[in-house]
Amino acid sequence: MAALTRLFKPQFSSLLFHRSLSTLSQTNSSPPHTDDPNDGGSRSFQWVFLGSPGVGKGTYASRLSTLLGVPHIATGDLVRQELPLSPQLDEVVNQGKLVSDEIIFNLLSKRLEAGESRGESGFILDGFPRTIRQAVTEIDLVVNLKLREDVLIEKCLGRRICSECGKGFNVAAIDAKAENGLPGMSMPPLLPPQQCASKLITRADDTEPVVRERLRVYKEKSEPVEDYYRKQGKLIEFDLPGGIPESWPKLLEFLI
Ligand SMILES: Nc1ncnc2c1ncn2[C@@H]1O[C@H](COP(=O)(O)OP(=O)(O)O)[C@@H](O)[C@H]1O
Repeated sequence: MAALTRLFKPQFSSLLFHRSLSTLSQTNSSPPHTDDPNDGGSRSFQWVFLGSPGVGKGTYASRLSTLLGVPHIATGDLVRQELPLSPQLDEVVNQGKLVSDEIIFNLLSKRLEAGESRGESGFILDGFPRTIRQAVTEIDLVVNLKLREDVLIEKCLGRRICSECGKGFNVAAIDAKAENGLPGMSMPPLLPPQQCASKLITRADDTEPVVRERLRVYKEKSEPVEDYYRKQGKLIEFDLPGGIPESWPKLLEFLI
């Protein structure tokens, strides 16, 4: 699937225009749009990674952002930075619910504006938009990552983060048998180096009941976003075949 090539066809080139999201919170309608390359906007990739909790959006979005030279912006990270400041937000997140659209618009606008002032253009968004109301920004391409649900749950429960360097690891050794038409799948753990091993923490929302609630909320609020982009012909779906060593080259081949 030549998604990168598709980006440069005329119908996509008009979308490669970077704008600030400062007006996001006011709108539920079509975003401002221009075909004029001299309007002050710079052209770059504006991609979104969608997919259920635990699918690996962050991992693949981050790798791709390095390749494409655009920032990887995860709204989950923006929200987590706020948690120590807001017990109410902490409660919402730790119940597996979504934060209000207004708060998300606000956090994302600030992040994009800060990036713009540093000369950033384009982005790979991870975890946004997650509701139809959030789907207001101009997007070139939406990559929808997919993985069977039992594996998603195991992956979430195995996630660990080094409290010092911030790197993510996974202690789950996944060996899901083929069943009910689903392919078998194995993923070795992604273990931390020695210097991180004693500093691992688990996200407070990575407990089984909360992960199940996040999956339920994803189906209710975010699957309609998949449909929204599918109807616009911007959604491409990728079934992850396994862990990172197996999936990353295949995803790249698929995209390029
Ligand atoms: N776009 C968003 N809209 C609403 N809430 C969000 C959004 N992005 C992140 N959040 C909040 O932050 C939490 C963590 O998000 P994220 O790190 O993307 O986790 P996940 O592993 O569930 O994809 C979500 O469960 C939700 O409470």
